[in-house]
Amino acid sequence: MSDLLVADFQKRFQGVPPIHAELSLPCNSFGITVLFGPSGCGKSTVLRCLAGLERPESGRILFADQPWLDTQRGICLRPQQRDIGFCFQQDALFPHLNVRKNVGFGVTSSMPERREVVDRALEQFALADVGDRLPHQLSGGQQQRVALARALVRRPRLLLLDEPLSALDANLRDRLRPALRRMLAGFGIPVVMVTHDRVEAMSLADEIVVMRGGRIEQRGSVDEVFTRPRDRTVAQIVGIETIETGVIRELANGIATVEVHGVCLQAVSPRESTRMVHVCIKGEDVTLQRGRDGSGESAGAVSSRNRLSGTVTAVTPEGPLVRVALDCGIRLTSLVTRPACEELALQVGDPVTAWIKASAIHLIPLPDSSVD
Ligand SMILES: Nc1ncnc2c1ncn2[C@@H]1O[C@H](COP(=O)(O)OP(=O)(O)OP(=O)(O)O)[C@@H](O)[C@H]1O
Repeated sequence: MSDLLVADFQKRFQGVPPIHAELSLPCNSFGITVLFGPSGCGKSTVLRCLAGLERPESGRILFADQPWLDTQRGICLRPQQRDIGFCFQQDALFPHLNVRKNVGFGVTSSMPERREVVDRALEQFALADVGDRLPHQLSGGQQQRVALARALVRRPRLLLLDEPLSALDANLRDRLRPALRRMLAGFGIPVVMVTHDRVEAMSLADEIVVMRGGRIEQRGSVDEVFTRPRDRTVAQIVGIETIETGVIRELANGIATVEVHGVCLQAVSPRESTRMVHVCIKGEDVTLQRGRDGSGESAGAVSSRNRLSGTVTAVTPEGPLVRVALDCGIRLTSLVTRPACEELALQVGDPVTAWIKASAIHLIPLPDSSVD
């Protein structure tokens, strides 16, 4: 018997490109697959088709060999026949039912151990102390946990989550994220989750599926997708801060010297033989030092191949990080922690040295017809 969920289907809506999903993931163990991409790319539609809330025009969904959808054979199981738990943005809690009753709502009365099951779920989601409260007496994080507990209490075989943390404020989201992964892991079932939040995708996913315009552009581990995007489109979708076009001037000992706007960078050579490349540099890989001489003793400085002198052009706080824009002959962005930024006392116009390891610069080959 297969232990995979295999989906390959197309869903059409008038006026938008067809939404085509091609997925395969283990169905008997815990793992979070994140559908990631810009608004309107089709993430929620894929989730709703998996849930059985939308009916694709063509294709198949097999869960451990059981057909949930097979348009050629006229099969399309109803949501309740698929044995899934879902938690969608619009699913509100029942306002007149307390936490215990909300959680227990999904448990059929034929389940003899009903009370026990609900008690265990309240325990697992740290809700035991608020079991008698009504939803409006709960914090946002508690409400979110009740919704999750309700989705999981019937022991579904698959959990579908649509933007599970989006209704929460940034602080609470930061605190709940690691807990969410821990709690979900305890259930040992696969999770397919939609988000357009990069931090959420990076911190929760085992596998990322990047979508755009109804199509899957790339899928892989967090590291593969966020560090080595397949092409410029994926690099843009995953929010890589610096994407420039460059020309490889030299290849030696596995290191490529790439020229970008007259500035030479050293990067690990691409596998393909090419001259033109997109040069991708993530903000967290750009280390900063005050002043232009770069003579400090920081660890980044010792092992980094690229040392660029420049000037700070903008300093923008972003939650626990600060986004520092630089002009180093090429435009760069560095993401530094708030304490690090305070220590460096960076202000617009300040001279800085930026350090980047060769291994942190990802080169995406371009067709050589674009050589000048
Ligand atoms: N019931 C529907 N009828 C017509 N068009 C729809 C319907 N549902 C979705 N669409 C369209 O299909 C496209 C994909 O929508 P979907 O909600 O799947 O995107 P999404 O990636 O989840 O977006 P968001 O992140 O904004 O929620 C959009 O262009 C949307 O307008």
